Amino acid sequence: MRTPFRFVTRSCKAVHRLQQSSFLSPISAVSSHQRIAVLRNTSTYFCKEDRSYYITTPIFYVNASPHLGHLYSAVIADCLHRYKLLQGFNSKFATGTDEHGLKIQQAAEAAGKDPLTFCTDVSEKFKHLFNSCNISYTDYIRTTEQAHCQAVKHFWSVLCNKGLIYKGSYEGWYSTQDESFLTASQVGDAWDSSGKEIKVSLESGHKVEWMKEENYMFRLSAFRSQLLDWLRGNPRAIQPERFYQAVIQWLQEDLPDLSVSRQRSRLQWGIPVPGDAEQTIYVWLDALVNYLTVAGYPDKCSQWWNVAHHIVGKDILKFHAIYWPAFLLGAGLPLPQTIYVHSHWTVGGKKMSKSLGNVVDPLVRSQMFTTDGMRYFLLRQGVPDSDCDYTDNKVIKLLNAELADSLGGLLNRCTAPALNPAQVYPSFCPQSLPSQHGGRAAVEDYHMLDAVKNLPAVVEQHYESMHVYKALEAISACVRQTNGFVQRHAPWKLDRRDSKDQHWLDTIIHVSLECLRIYGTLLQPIVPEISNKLLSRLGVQPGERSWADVNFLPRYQGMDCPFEGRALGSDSGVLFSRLESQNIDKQKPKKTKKA
Ligand SMILES: Nc1ncnc2c1ncn2[C@@H]1O[C@H](COP(=O)(O)OP(=O)(O)OP(=O)(O)O)[C@@H](O)[C@H]1O
Repeated sequence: MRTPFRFVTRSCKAVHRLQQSSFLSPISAVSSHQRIAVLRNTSTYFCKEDRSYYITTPIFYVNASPHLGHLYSAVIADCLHRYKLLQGFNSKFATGTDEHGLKIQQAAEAAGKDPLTFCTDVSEKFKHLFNSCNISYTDYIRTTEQAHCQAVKHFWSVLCNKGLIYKGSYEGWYSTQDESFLTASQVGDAWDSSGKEIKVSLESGHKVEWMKEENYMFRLSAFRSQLLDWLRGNPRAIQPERFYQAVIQWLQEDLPDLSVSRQRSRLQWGIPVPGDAEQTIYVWLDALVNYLTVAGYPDKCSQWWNVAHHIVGKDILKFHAIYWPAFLLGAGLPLPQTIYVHSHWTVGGKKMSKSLGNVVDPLVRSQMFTTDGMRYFLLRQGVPDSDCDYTDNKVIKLLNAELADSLGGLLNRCTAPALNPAQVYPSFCPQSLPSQHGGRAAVEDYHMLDAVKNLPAVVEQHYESMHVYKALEAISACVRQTNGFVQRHAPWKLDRRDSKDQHWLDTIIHVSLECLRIYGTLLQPIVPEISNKLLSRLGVQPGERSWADVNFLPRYQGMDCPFEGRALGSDSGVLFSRLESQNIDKQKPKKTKKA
């Protein structure tokens, strides 16, 4: 059953090894078949038979406006989607809003709106944010849509017909804030603002209440061993590893049956249980089915459902890694390929959250730092394994150092009319930079060439495991090396009247532009606007920007370079303007708005 995804990863490693062994050796040492693989430098060569890929964000609960954490999930998914498209995959990318449940019923009441109008207003805010930040979703689902309600009812009936849902009585702790049922061991004591003793969820800190009502139960307990088998047989199904281990641990604890409905008298804002107008389907069962609805369930969904990958915050891991796979097993459907989990953005050490109100407005920030700036920051600083504290100063420091000074400075230097008066991609001179060490090159230059040559494979490996920050770390290190290369040889000091100097100067600029072309191509999933500007400035056409085109410095390997002699693009504007903290302070809203 699985998949082009894994197959690709293995194949890429093979290509990578081949590249490593062949880059500094004569190209004739490899067979013609291998050579095609090396030249194409891409995994797409190997995965012709099935190129579908389906990626989802969580659908976002519309009890309040979006914050930076929501944008973070969307940017990660967008990055993977764009990366898959670059690799030639037919990628589907779904996001949207989760609109049923008690929290929304209460929030709509508090806002004096009917629930659907309330949901539409907030859903539009999410959509607006995503459109403003270049989140290139292919599907935007709302759980209040007819097609989704039909899919949920169908899914429910399938579980019911298989005897997996029974009428029972639920008695236990429930957190409305988390829309979650908790066992006694997951609950602790706390005090509310008036000093009254309350019970809270140990995980989220949200208040819980004792609930006793008759409703429908799902036979979750029957799936424990199947879930364990699935995970043990697929150690990369949940990434990063620490979250995989957490789920294995949970599965070894108590796994009681799960209440999957609420009495309609308590919860009206939801999908009614088919055949029982007194009960409403549990909001999480309703919400999780959205992934199937987008894939075309119940009619034809196998093209997409067989290649599904979820991005989720760690707060909703249990729902995605235990409840959802158990529902799917119950319904006889394949399990998702991967659940990529990320940690949280915090403010002053506390999780940024709508209910706490300590939110950072992502629209305001992307106006202050640009959309690409914000995307770069989130993916460069966000580490899936651990929480990260947000401050504006961190953003300014990082973007100035890496986008404005390092990457922007390199482009600026190498395309400046003083160094490149003809405004072309200059020629490469093999005598100035021979493949055997020598000429005018230093040992460090060869290290840099190796690093940049290997970079696509390194980046690919990190994109595949959702360690985007590591990919950016690697790119950033290469950009620094290229700046070092230019600095070391100071092309501005060379004498153009001397033909040897002129050839060497052209070679330095050619190599640097080749490095920039690789960086621009690899950065497209992260900063699409900056990459477009950079590649256009280099004269790289839209049809020359795919993963298959990252063939670094072909002239060094004795091959033709399609860019040599080509005119540079005319937009010589600054790639990324430095951010000044005084100006930023003026733009900042006086108070962070409570969502
Ligand atoms: N602080 C955060 N950092 C990173 N991602 C977040 C953060 N908050 C929310 N998300 C993302 O949004 C998803 C849904 O979060 P949710 O709508 O529950 O937001 P929330 O602010 O935690 O809301 P609430 O306070 O009402 O629980 C999470 O699973 C995660 O993917």
